[in-house]
Amino acid sequence: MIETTLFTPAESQVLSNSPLFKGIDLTTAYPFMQHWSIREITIGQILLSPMKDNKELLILLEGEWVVTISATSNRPLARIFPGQCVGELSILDDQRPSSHVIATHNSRYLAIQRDELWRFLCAYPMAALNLLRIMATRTRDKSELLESSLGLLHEYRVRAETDTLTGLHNRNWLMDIFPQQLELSMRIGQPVVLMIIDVDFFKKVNDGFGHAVGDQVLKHIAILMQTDIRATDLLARYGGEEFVVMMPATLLVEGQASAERLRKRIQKTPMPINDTDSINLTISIGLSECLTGWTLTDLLNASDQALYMAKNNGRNQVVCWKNPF
Ligand SMILES: Nc1nc2c(ncn2[C@@H]2O[C@H](COP(=O)(O)OP(=O)(O)OP(=O)(O)O)[C@@H](O)[C@H]2O)c(=O)[nH]1
Repeated sequence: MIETTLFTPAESQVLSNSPLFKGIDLTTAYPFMQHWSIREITIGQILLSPMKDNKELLILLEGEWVVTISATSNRPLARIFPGQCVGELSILDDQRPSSHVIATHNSRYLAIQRDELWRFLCAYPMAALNLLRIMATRTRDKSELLESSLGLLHEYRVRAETDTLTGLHNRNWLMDIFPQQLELSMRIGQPVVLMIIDVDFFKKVNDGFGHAVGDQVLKHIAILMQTDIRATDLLARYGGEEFVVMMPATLLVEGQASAERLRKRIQKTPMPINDTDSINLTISIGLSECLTGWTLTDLLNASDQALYMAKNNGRNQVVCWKNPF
C-alpha cells in the first residue's frame, strides 16, 4: 500500500459528492483532512475482515469493493462505489467488522483514524448526521437481505424435502419428521399406525405404455392418496412406486379400514391415457401399529414385511403385520 496525502481533482470531486460529506464545505475542513491518509490497494486484497480489528473509516475514492460474508464467497452482500464508506460500525461499537470487504478493482481510498473521525464529527455535526443516515440505510439493507436469505433458505428446504414428480414430501422429509411424530405419540401414549403402499405391476405400466405414462400414474395415485388421507396423517413418497403414510392417534383396526378404503378407491379410479382408454391400477398395502419401544426403523420393517405378504398373496390387498411371538 502506498500512502500519500494528496487529493487529485477527481478525488476532491468524489469526496464532495460523498454521502458522508453531504452539506459540508470541505474547503473549510483542511485542518482535519491533512491528518487523513490516501492509500492504494490492488484487486483481490482484503480491506476489512472479521479476523482483524479495525480502527479506521475507509472511503473509496477510485475503484470498486465488495462486502461478503466470507473471503471466498462469490455472492456479495453489497458493492461499494467511490464516495461510499466502510468500517463505520466497527469504529463505533469497537467490535471487529462483521463481514469482509475486498477490492474487486485496483483502488484508491481515504483512511480516517478513529480519533481523527471523532474530532471531525465534533466539529461538523452534519457529518455525524450523515453517518447516522448511512448506518440506518445499511441496517435496513441488512434486514432486507436477511429476510430474503431466510426466504431462500426456506425455499431450499422445501425443495430438498419435496419429491419433484408428485409434489409429495420425499424420503428426506420422512426421515426427519416421522421420528419426531413417533416420539410425540409415544410420549403422550397415543397409538400410531404406519402403512407402506406399493403400486402393483408398475413395471408393466412402464414397459407397456412408456416411462412418461408411468410418471403420470405415480402423480395420479399421489393425488388420490392426498385427497383420501386425514389432515393429521403424514404422507411421503418413499421411493420408486412406494409411498408411506403415518397415521397418528390411530388404532390398527382404524388404519386397516383406511387402507382398505384407499385400496378400493385406487381400484375404482383408472387413469385415463386418452379420450377412450385408461389404465386400471391396483395397490398393495402393508401396515403395522407401533409397539412399545419401537423406532421408526422397526415400524417400517414390520409394515414392509406385511407388504411383502400382500404381494405374495396375490396383490391388490391390505395385510396387517402380526407379532410372531
Ligand atoms: N415411470 C417411473 N418409473 C419408476 C419411477 N421410480 C421407479 N420406477 C420404476 O418402477 C418399477 C418398479 O418395478 P418393480 O419393483 O418390479 O415393481 P412392480 O412392477 O410394481 O411389481 P410388484 O411391486 O411386485 O407388483 C421399476 O421398473 C422402476 O424403474 C419413477 O419415478 N417413474
